[in-house]
Amino acid sequence: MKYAATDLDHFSESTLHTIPLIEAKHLNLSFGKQQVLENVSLNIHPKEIVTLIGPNGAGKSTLLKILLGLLTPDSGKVVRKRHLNVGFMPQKIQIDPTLPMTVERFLQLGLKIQKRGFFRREYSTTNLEKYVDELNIGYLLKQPIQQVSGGEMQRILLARALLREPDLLVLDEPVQGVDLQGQTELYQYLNQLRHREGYGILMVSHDLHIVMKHTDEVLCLNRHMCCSGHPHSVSQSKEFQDLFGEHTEAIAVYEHHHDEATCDHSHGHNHIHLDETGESKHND
Ligand SMILES: Nc1ncnc2c1ncn2[C@@H]1O[C@H](COP(=O)(O)OP(=O)(O)OP(=O)(O)O)[C@@H](O)[C@H]1O
Repeated sequence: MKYAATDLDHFSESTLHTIPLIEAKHLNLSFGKQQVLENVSLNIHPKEIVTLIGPNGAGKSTLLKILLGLLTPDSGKVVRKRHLNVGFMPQKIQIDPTLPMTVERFLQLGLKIQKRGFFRREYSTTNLEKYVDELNIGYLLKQPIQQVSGGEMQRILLARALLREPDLLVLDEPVQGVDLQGQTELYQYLNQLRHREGYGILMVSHDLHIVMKHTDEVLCLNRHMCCSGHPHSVSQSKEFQDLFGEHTEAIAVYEHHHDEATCDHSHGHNHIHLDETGESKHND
């Protein structure tokens, strides 16, 4: 194994809120001759919403896989808070169409969780009721999972991630297949959750418009980290404009304007961090 994630085990409870839940340091990964991630670093704190944006093939899913421990980088490391519990909402899942399984059963599956170290326990029924109610999926519980719509499936997958009582919620394109009203509601709900439950949230999104409104920190990835920081400042930055073009309402629009040379080479792979005022700081 090229790399092993390390737990941080030397911090007291009182300092836990100030240290990151997860930290990636100088990650590099190639598939054959193709370098997919180059010197990528990030960190996520409790109650923080961080959104990863970037064009198709930018390495977003690959980065998530490394953070989730499913892929090993060639170099660099991931440092996790001790006993970090991660709830993951995938973009989509494949379920055998012939498998007899209700939504309720699907939610219960695999939820014998490890929480706070050594104690193993089932998910809490109170939590099941709470999240079923808050995500409005009660009417689906007895339905076969294969028959739900795309938007309903997204809410079910989110409920399933929340039932793990995560410290860190990782969402891969959570609003895919969700209508506009549903998207706004979902982001408002995530915002409510991070305050109420203290979760840190990392999501991948292709919807710049919504990302800008509902996130604390944006990370623009194009195999290397082009720029990061407060959404407003990032959206005004040259690095962001170079990456996403002038029309930044949606990445789909912008992708056609994407000039890889601009982002990849003109800034020498520097990572620019921008604060709320637009002040920039070059990171390694
Ligand atoms: N297992 C693999 N083997 C070889 N190449 C891979 C593998 N996984 C991903 N890639 C390549 O790595 C690059 C980054 O892929 P990745 O899925 O991380 O991009 P992405 O930013 O998530 O893209 P999208 O927005 O289209 O989902 C792509 O060129 C992809 O073809």
